[in-house]
Amino acid sequence: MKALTKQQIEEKLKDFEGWDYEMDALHTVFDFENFKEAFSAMTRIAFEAEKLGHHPEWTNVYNTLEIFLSSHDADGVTEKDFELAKIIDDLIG
Ligand SMILES: C[C@H](O)[C@H](O)[C@H]1CNC2=NC(N)=NC(=O)C2=N1
Repeated sequence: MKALTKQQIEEKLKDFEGWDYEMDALHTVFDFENFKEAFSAMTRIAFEAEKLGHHPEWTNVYNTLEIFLSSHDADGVTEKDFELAKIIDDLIG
């Protein structure tokens, strides 16, 4: 899959609340009640990511989850990253 241009990414991001374009990736941060809620969300995302064959780069610290989505094979952001971002929003947004 081909990497999208910065312009294409910023246009598509208008449909995504709470996401931005950072470090050549789609980026967001979620705050949860506590660690258990954060880890539960990560587990649910993990199963969907595995189904999609596309995986997040993420960091969990206690109740926060920071996510970066990019496509290593395309060396940038592709439609697949937007697909995963939508799945994540539908799960926990
Ligand atoms: C072979 C396998 O489909 C690839 O390695 C997939 C796995 N998950 C992936 N996840 C992400 N975020 N980017 C990729 O390029 C990628 N490639």
